Amino acid sequence: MSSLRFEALKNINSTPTEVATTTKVTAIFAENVFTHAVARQFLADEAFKSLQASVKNGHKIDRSMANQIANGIRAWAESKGVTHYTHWFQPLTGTTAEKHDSFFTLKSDGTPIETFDGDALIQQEPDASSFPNGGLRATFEARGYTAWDPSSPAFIMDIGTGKTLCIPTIFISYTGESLDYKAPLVKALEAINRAAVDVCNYFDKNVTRVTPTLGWEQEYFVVDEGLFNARPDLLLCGRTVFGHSPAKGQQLEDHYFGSIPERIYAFMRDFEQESYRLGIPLRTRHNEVAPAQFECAPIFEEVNIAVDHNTLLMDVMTRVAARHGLRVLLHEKPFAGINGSGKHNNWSMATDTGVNLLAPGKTPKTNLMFLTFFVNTIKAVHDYADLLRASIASASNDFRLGANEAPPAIISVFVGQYLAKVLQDVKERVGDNFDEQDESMLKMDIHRSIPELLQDNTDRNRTSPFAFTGNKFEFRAVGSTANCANPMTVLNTIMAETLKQFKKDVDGLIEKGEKKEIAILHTIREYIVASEKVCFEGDGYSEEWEKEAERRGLANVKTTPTALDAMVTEKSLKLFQDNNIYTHAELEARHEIELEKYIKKVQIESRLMVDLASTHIIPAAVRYQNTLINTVRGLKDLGLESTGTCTRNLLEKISNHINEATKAVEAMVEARKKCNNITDSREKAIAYCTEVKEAHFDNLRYHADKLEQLVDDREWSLPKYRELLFVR
Ligand SMILES: NC(=O)CC[C@H](N)C(=O)O
Repeated sequence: MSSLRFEALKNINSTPTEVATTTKVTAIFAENVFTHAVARQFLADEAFKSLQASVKNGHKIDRSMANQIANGIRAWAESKGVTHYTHWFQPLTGTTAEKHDSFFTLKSDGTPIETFDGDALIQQEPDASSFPNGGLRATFEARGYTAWDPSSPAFIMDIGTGKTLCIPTIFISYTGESLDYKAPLVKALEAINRAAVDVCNYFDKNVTRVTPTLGWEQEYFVVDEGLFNARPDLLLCGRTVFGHSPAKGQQLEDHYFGSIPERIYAFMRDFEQESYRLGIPLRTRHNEVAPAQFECAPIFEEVNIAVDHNTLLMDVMTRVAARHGLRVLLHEKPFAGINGSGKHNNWSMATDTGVNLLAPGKTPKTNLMFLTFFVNTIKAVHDYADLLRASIASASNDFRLGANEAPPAIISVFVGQYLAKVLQDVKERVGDNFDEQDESMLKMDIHRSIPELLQDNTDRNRTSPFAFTGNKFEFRAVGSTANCANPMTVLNTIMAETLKQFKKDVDGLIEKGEKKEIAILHTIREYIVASEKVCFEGDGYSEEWEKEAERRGLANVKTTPTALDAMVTEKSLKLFQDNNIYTHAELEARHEIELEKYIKKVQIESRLMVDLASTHIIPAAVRYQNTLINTVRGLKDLGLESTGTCTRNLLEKISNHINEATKAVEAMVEARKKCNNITDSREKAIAYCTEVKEAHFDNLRYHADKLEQLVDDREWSLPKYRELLFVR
């Protein structure tokens, strides 16, 4: 008898864990963050000004000030009972990394002291060789260092037993190659700032800084910890590789926006509190579509901070869940047959004059500025759709994209009916003889459409991977486990490049004697025409769209190994090099890392499937098979052979599935052996995708899941879907 599953079911404690909540969020918000106000209190004037200047301009901290700043940060941290500090960074493993050091040290004469000097604040040296580097190590110096990024404030992590001061850093090799998600992101944000300011200055000379903003939405599942631990697949892969659909799944749609189950509600309040302390401005919480699926989302922030807050939140949620005997599943598709989880990235750009560049303006002039940025975004997505696709590619997101619940792998833009009409108007009316009078009439007409658009911001298309939602674009294809930094690096870089080109094109027309606004409208028109084919207003889940997209020549790359090709095309190498984001070597290294990650993930899942099938599923089926054999024999002995037909049929079915599952296991092991002999990473990743995953995963699962339906429940050792999804 399988004990772990039944033990786990018996031990489920549905009583919510008590959470001490404060009445007002403002009372605790950012209390564990070295904010502007805290800096003012703990730093002398000179040090404070130096820190503020670095935050504002993204410059390195003045070394002479570093000691003073470090001292101030330590004094603050110690006042909160902190004894250790760490450089907190985001290597390409996909998780966050930290190595704690104590403030405590011994002077040369043995006197114990507590210290944190400027050097320790600014730079540390973790062992770069143990993090993914995609071959950069072979050609360059192996060492790497973390460098403080003052634009993201220091914070104290005090969940669990210890309290640690965390200094957000970027991670780079000694020769300057970036080894993390943050370094390129910071560069991309600088690139878009420069390009966008130049374009803004056509409309408003006062704009001196443009900061992209991000509001992410985090979807996740929650399951009981005991049940989780009894599922080796959840434990090792974050998703179930087997499991028959329960009789009730999400068909009644009774979970979405329903009342939040008490035990989960306690967990939510708890992780929200911890998030508030860390300055993560969470606003919303609700049940998502699938049973046991939920979502939370903060107020939007500057991209850099929003990215840190999202990675931090994933860590906080995981830690807090343990207090409630729960486990958070961040995987894009933990359960087959029901919805998966996304991390929709709501993106826009804000000026230092307080304008959201993707919000329709109040005057015809500001509307033209809005239209400029709006159309440039569409053009950027059109020109670099392959890179956006690559930026969200992962083994886990492959299970979600195109599964009729999340956007397909075809990248398209949804603009909504009013803006579609505006684009059509510009296209039709800006012709060769377009003069000043036409221009002012068109601007007025566009202006008149805007109030309708504002009312229309609920006109959302949830089937589009990249949808305009009234004052921002929602990049919906991003997966729930992803670090937003990668898609944000790509999006902001392609936007920077497109805006730079736009400026060149407009300036070119102005030099030829065209009036500025007419030159802008001509260029906008040209961009609308050039990128039309990427706009799609219909149902992105439908088969017709797949066909239509193919007719339009839009790519539909369904799996990661080939989606990643876009990273290293001539066009991509040039784009990232020109904008100072990645060198060729860095991009090639990243490509290699992503391929390796893919191979390893599929390999781990495949091994796990073999392990579970061989040691859990087949043995349970064989035990039950033996029981049935004895029954048939017994009936025969009693001369009741004819009444044994049904049992015999059942026996045959079970034997057949055992047989097929065993064959599938053997075939998968053989396929893996062949793949492991391939040396080229791309070829190996493709082989793992087609020869291991596509050829065997579903087939083995089919027989295993059939057995789950036939075998005596008491023999089944793995918690079933109905238990994982409904028992809490
Ligand atoms: N209601 C929703 O927005 C569902 C989104 C879906 N879970 C996704 O993966 O993107």
